[in-house]
Amino acid sequence: MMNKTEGPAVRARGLTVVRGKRTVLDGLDFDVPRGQVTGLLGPSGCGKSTLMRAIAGTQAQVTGSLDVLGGPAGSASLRSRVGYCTQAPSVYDDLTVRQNLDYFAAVLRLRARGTVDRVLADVDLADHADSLAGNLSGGQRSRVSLATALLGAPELLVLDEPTVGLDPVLRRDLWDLFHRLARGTAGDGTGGTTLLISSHVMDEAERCDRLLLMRSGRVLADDTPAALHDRTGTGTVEAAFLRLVEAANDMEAPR
Ligand SMILES: Nc1ncnc2c1ncn2[C@@H]1O[C@H](COP(=O)(O)OP(=O)(O)OP(=O)(O)O)[C@@H](O)[C@H]1O
Repeated sequence: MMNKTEGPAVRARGLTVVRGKRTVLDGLDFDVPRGQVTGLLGPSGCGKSTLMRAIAGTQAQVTGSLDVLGGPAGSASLRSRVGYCTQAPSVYDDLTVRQNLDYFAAVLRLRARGTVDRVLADVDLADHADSLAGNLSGGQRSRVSLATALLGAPELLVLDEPTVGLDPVLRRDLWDLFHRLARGTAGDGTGGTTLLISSHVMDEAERCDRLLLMRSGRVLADDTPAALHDRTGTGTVEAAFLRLVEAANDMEAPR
């Protein structure tokens, strides 16, 4: 029997992923605590999307252990409990925003009307409900994609770069929504959601409760923003990250 409410939302031990001939994730150990916003940051190609795919259960060649909400990643029973948004928005261009959401709600066997209205309001798209998805801006399309992930009120939301291409006001509004979801004051209001959000915009890191900083398929740091500032004697996550990279390079340099 899966433990539904205790323990971390995600627990990785020795998590390794090989893609082609490359070891893309190399023996990762970390926990993602429940009910918080955890940021996954690191340079392009460091393995963020691969890690998110592994957690969502869509990545092949995963070894080590990876538990999600108390059960092995990818188990059938997790399908409705984990919401996953990929970098490329998955929306049907020839349907309206509402029709897209009605369709995904039907797939999830949800009672559509109230749920669809709730997620439309959450992502601030109520005014565009009847627009064809194909006529939306890139930022609006990614918010439709986010809305589909919110439909089932998942306990864990895995969002791959959800704020790319958004203007500063929308980015701020989305981060406010993420924190309301974590506090349990948005969504269906039934409790705090755990969010794992990737970004390579370092100023977004300051908005997270916790950070997983990655580099070359490894976890460089797993801490709160404040603890990272303290530990590295820096005032921003960006400066902390650079300090940690320098320290890692020094350790790896041939003597
Ligand atoms: N199909 C594949 N076969 C082999 N290697 C791959 C494949 N897909 C991705 N990779 C490699 O895996 C590594 C991690 O890719 P991943 O997409 O997880 O990085 P990322 O941190 O999400 O990057 P970005 O921020 O640019 O999206 C990269 O070095 C990439 O070249």
